[in-house]
Amino acid sequence: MYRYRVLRKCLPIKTWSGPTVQWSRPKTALVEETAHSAFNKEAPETRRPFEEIPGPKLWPIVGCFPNYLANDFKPEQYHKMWQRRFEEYGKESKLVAERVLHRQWVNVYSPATAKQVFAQEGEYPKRPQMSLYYLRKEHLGHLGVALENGERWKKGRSLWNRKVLRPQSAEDFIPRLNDVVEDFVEHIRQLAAGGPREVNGQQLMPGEVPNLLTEIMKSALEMMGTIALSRRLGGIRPGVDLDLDAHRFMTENALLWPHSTKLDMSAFQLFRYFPSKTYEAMKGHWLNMCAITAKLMEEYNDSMKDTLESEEFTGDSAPDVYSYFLAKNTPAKELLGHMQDLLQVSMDTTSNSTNLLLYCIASNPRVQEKLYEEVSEVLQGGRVTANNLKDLRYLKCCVKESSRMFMTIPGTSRILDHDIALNGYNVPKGTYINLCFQTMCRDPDIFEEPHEYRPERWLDVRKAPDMAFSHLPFGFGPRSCVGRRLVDQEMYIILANLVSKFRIENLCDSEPDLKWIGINLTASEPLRLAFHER
Ligand code: HEM
Repeated sequence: MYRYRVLRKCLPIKTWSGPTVQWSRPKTALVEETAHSAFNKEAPETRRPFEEIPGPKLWPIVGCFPNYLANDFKPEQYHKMWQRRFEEYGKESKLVAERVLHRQWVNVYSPATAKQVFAQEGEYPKRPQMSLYYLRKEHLGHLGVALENGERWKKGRSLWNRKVLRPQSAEDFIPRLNDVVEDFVEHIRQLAAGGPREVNGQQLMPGEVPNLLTEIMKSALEMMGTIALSRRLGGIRPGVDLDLDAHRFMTENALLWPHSTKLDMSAFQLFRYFPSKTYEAMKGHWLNMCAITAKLMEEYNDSMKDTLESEEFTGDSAPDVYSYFLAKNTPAKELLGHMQDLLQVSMDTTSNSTNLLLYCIASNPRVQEKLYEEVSEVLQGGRVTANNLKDLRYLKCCVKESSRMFMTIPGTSRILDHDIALNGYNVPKGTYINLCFQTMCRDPDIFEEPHEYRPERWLDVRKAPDMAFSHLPFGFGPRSCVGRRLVDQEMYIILANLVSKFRIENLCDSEPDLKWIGINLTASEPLRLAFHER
């Protein structure tokens, strides 16, 4: 069992020598049925051709690239392009088609059409790759759950499902999350203390917390540290500085994403064929993150040596995700990838979603008071538990509504291995299908007064199935977000604790503008919130 000391030596391996996995979709009953009857009603010859789907003008070879140039496209504004395309071409058809060189894609803007896509994705759903794919392929062999496909994806995914997604596994982590959040509340109290003041050249209002997103990020990393490695990484514990490795991990991560965004959004994706400066820069940061993750794993191995080597140690007794994966004999480099994903993904996504959630609460005092009443009544000054979470109905609606207003991952994509009929048009196999949930979430045909933060709209979703299928912040189906239960729990516990201790005040002048960095959207300007003791 204890054989991972060599981990760091494995890292500089240059070439991927593992088997090449071809993705293939087995014919399941659902796929058979949906592909040929329920949704693909139109026989292939009666479908309208893909070229007739509305969209920007396509030029020979370069496709709609000139349109992006004319619109002064910026990679960090990609999500706004989805909205713009909808307004210009997609209001009627709910579909917009585009092409650059050999890559063609279609944007989907209706919940019914999104449902058709999911119903036909089969047992091994596939989504387009991002630039990190090439790094992982070169250095780790295994691409991790988010990027791997076929049987290898399924094997890794079932490990995550059992230790991270299963309701009981997620609930087991609640006490640890409470520990972290209580420290976080104390941390916020200290940062918010004092009247108007200047911190690092920034003029702060009473109760205002400087660099709030960074502080939330530290707490997200701290939460994942306890879940993944049973380890506190510091930074939000009174008197305990952020662990040096965790600090470096955060820094490298912040430096990596702008490069990957640039590569992922580049029209011609030349980095796939020729090394570029941007690719090399991304690689440097990513390798540093690998080295830090490997060090954290080795430290775990050293401190838990006796437990890991004992005969009694099994997956069932594993206290955290890392030891569970070890118990399941996960190969070293694959395990390294999984650990890095856990720490990196959770830090970015959870913190940005929490940041925007707090903005929604702060800017809606009526909601905040109603929430405070519910939390006080249900918790009675105690901790959040799996049991009392069931009664925090309004709190859950608040979290849901904030992800509707500000979906930090604005949609997801699929590539099907067969032609599909969407809204009467033929979409050939291999076309990238973008499911634009963020645009649907602000569509007045689906959501009444979509620009208003109204958690009540979620109190009875059975009345509005279209709403439910437009709001999929974690995607859908076997490839949906595997961390979704953990994230929800984290956000519920943070919100319940903060609202019961503080009245949160919004100091921003306007609704936040969002930009795309790496794997999610983040507020373009720091959100200014003040925390006043209740
Ligand atoms: C607010 C936070 C988060 C949001 C909004 C989010 C959203 C998403 C979305 C939209 C997808 C794609 C789903 C699809 O294609 O159907 C996804 C996939 C994934 N997420 Fe999350 N996520 C969050 C946090 C996390 C966390 C904390 C973890 C780790 C514990 C995580 C791990 C993953 C993984 C591994 C995948 C790939 C799953 C697969 O391909 O099988 N996510 N997430």
